[in-house]
Amino acid sequence: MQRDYQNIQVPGRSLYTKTRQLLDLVHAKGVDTCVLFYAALKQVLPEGQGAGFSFPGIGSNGEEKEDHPSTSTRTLLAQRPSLVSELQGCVEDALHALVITGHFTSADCNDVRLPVYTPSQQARRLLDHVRAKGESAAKVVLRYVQQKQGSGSSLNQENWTPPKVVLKYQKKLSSSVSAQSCFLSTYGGTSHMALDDIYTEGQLELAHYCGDVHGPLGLEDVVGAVGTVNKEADTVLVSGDAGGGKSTLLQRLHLLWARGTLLREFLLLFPFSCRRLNSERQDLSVKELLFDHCCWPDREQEEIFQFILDHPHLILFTFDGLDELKHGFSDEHRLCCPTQRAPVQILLFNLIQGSLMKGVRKVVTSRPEAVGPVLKKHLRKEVLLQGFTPSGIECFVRKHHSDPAVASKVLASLRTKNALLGLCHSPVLCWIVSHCHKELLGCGEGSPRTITDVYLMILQHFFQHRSSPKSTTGTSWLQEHLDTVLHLGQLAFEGIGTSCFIFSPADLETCGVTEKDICMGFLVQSKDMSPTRSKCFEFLHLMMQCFFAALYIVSSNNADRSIISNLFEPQNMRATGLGSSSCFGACSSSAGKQGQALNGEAASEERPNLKITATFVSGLLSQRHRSLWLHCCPSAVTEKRVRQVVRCLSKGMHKHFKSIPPPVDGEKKSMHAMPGFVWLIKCIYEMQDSRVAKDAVSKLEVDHLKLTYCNIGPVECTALAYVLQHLRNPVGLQLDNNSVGDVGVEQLLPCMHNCHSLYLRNNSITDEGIRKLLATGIHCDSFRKIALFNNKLTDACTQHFSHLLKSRQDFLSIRLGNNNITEEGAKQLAEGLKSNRSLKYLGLWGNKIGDAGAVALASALQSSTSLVWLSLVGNGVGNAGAGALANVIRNSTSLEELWLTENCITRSGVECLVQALKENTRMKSVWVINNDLTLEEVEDLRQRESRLTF
Ligand SMILES: Nc1ncnc2c1ncn2[C@@H]1O[C@H](COP(=O)(O)OP(=O)(O)OP(=O)(O)O)[C@@H](O)[C@H]1O
Repeated sequence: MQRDYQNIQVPGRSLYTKTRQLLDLVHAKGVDTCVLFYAALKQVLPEGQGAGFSFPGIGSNGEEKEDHPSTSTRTLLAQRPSLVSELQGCVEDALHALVITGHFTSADCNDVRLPVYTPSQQARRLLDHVRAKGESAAKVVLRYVQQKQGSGSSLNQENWTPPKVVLKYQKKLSSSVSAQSCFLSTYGGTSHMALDDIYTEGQLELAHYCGDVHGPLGLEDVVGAVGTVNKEADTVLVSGDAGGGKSTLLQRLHLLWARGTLLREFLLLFPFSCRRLNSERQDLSVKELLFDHCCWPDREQEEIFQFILDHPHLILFTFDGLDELKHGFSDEHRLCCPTQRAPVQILLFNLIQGSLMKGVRKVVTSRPEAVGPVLKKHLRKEVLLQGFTPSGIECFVRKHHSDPAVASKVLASLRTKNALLGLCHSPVLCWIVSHCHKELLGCGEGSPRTITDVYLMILQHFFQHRSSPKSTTGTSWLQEHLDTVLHLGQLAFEGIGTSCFIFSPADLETCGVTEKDICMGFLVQSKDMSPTRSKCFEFLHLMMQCFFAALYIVSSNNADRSIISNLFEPQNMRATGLGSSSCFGACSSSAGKQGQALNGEAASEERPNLKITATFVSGLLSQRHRSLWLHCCPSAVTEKRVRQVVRCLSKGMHKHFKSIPPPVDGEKKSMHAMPGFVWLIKCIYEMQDSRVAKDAVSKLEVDHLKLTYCNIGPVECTALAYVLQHLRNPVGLQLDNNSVGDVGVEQLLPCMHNCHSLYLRNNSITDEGIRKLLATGIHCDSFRKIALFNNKLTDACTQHFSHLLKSRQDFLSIRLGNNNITEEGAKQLAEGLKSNRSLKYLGLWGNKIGDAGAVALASALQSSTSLVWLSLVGNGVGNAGAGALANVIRNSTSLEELWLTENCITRSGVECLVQALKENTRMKSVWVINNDLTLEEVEDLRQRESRLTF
C-alpha cells in the first residue's frame, strides 16, 4: 500500500532503520508477503548475492515447497496480534479445547500457564506451541476463537463487513490518526523523529493488586481484559507523573491502531486531547464532538453516526490529559442522550461514566493528582505508567543517537552520575539529557542533579543552537536572551494560573512574543484534527510551560511580591494572582469558571502545575543558580525571594509534623505523610542546600515514617534520601505500594544509615536492586528489618540475604513474600541462617520453595534460639517439609508462630506437628488452614491440639 511505502520512506531516516522497519512490516503481513518479498529481493540483488538467502518453505527457484504453511497456520501468523488480544482473557478455555482434541499434553499446558507470564504472554506462547503442532491444532484454535467471537465483536465474524460508507470513513479517520501520531512533537524544528524510531516501552503496572498477573504489562494490556476490576465500567485510566510518557503511550496506541496492528477489535478510534477540548466554548452533542473534533465524514453523516450508536463495542475513544481539563471530574450532571448538546466537560464526564455511549471503550490519561474517588468508582481498571526501567533508559538513549559511539559515551557518563540517572527514569528528562549530550559530556564534576538543572541545560542548549552567536562578550547567555525568557515566561505564567495551555496569535501578541522567540523552539504549533481553526501554539511540553512560568517569577522585576507565598501555600492559591489572573483569547471566558471547576475533584486537589512551578522556583533560587539573576533583578530582591521560599518550605514541613498524633500506648510514634509532604521534600532537594534540608527535619521526632501510596518513584527517592540523611535518629521508612524500582533503591542508599527498617512492598524491585541495597545496608548498623512482599525477586537475590545473615548478628526481620523464590533460593537462605543468631521473623509466603526448600530451612533452624515467627504459607510444602519443621518445633527455644496455611500437608504430616507440639509449651500457634485434610481429620486433630489453627 502507498501508506506503507510512505511510512517507511520518511526523509532523513537512516537506511538501516528503514531496512529494519521494512523487515518488520513484511513479517507482520504474513507468509504471502514474505514470499513476495523474497522474490523481489532476488530480483534486485546482483547476481550471486541472493544465493545465500534461503526462505523456509521456498525452493531455490522461488517455488513453494510442499511444506508451505497451509491456511490455518498462515492465518495464525497473519492475525497474530488480534488473536493474542482475543485469547488473553480465555487462555484456560483454549488450552482445554486443545487438550480434549488431543493436540496438547499437560506439559504443553503447564508451559503456557507459567505464572511469570502475563495473560498476553501466555496467549503468545500458546500460539507458538500451536504453530509448532501444525495445521490441525491451528484449526482448533481458530475455531475456538470464532466461537468465542460469536457472542462478542461482530467485526471479526466471518461473514460480516461494516457498510461501505463506514469503511470509507474508517479509512479517512485512520489516515488522519496516523498522520497525527507518526512524529513526536518534542522533536520539532529540524530534528523530526518518527515515533517508530524512538518509542521505548515504559513500565506499565496495574494499580490494583491482581494476584494472577506477574511480570510487566504490554501495550495490548491497556485495553485488554487483564486486571479488570469492574466489568460494567467502560473506562480505563492510565495514570502517571508529569512527563512520564502518557501522551506518548496513547500516541503509540493510535498509530498501531491506524496501521491495523493493535486494537483491531475496534473499527473506529476517536482521539481527543483535553487540552484542546478546553478551548471549546460552545455546547456540543456527541455527534458534533466526534465529527468536529476528530474527523469529518464527507457524506452520510447520519448513517455513520447511527452505526456508531448501534455498535458501541467497535468504538474506542481516547482522552489525553484529563488533568489538563479546567474542570475537575464530577458525576453530578447526568446526560444520556447522544444528540443533546451540553458543555464539553459534561459530555466528557458522562462518556467516562458510561451514562452516554455505554459500551464504547474509553482510555483516559491523567496525572494521579487529578484522580479522586468519584472518578475511580467509574473505572474498569487503572494502569500506572511508571517511566523507564534502567534497560529502558539505555534503549532510549541508543535509539536517540544514530551514532552508537555517542550513545555509549552518554550511557557511560550517566552511570557515573547517580542522581542524573535517577532523573532519567522520567522519559521527558531522559529526552532532555539525550538531547543535550554535548553539554552533559562536557560538564565534568558539576553534572546536573536536579530537575531544574536539567531544564536549565535545555534552555541553554536551545538558545545556543537556535540563535546566531552575538559578539556580546561578558554577557551571560541568559542576559542575552532575557527578552525571550520574559515574553515566554509571562505567557506560560498567565496560562498556568488559568489552566490555559494553547495560545492564539492574539495571546502571543499580548505578551510580546515575537517571531524570533518562537524560533527558539520552546513553542510548537498546536496539533489539531480540525483544519478550520487558526494557527495556535503550545509549549513543547507542559513541564516546559511550568519551567518558563518559574523563570518569569524569578527573573521578572514586575512579579507580584505575594506570588511566592501564594504559590507555596496551597490554601492561598485560589486567591492569588495566579489563580485569578485572566488568561487570553480562547481561555479568558473560562477563567471565570474556576468556581465551577472547584465543584469537581480538582477542587480537593492542589493543582499539579502550580506545584511543579513552585518546585522549579525553588531550584532556580538555589545558591548554584543565583548568579543567573544578577543582571535581571537587584540581588536584594532575589535574596528576599530566597528567604520567602525557605520560610514557606520550613513552615510547610512543620505543619506536617504538628499534625502527627501522639503515639497510642505501646506503639511507636508514627507519621503518615499527608498530600504535599513529598512535594515539599522535592522542593528542598531542588534548593540543594543542606542547611535547609537539616532544618527541615531537625524537629522531626518519629520512629516510623509512612509514605505508602504516595506515588514515589526514583526522582522522589533521590529527594527523600537527600533530606532524610539529616534525621537525628533512625526511622522505619515505609514506602510500600509505590514505584521505587531498582533505580529508586539506588537513590535511597545515602539515607540507609538512618533507616532501622525499610518497607518496600510492591515496588517492582528485582534481584539487582537487592544486590545494591544490601551491599550498602550490610554496613549500616541501625538497619535491622526489611520487607519486600510482592516484588520481582528470584533465587538470585537469596545469596545476598545469606551473606547479610552471615555477617550481621543483629538483623531481625526478612520478609520476602509473594516473590519467585524456589527450593534453590531456600537452600541459599538456609546457608545464611545456619550461622545467624539474631533473625526473629522470616516470611516467605507465596513463593515456591516446596518440600526440599522447607527441609533445608528446617535443618538450618533446627535449634534456633532467635526465630519467633516463620511463614511458609502457599509454598507447596508437603509431609516431608512438615516432618522437618516438626523438628524445629521440638528443638527451638524461641519459635512462637509457624504459618503453614495453603500447602499440601496431609494427616500424617500434621500428626508430626502434633507430636512435636507435645514437647513444646512455648509455641503459641501453628496455622494449617487449607491443607489436604478431610473435615473429619480436621475435627479430630483440633480436639487433640488446640494450638493448631484450621
Ligand atoms: N515511551 C516513550 N518513548 C520515547 N520517548 C518518550 C516516551 N514517553 C515519553 N517520551 C518523551 O518524553 C516526552 C514527554 O512525554 P509525554 O508528553 O508523553 O508525557 P506525559 O506523561 O503525557 O506528561 P504530562 O502529564 O506532563 O502531559 C515526550 O515528548 C518524549 O520526548
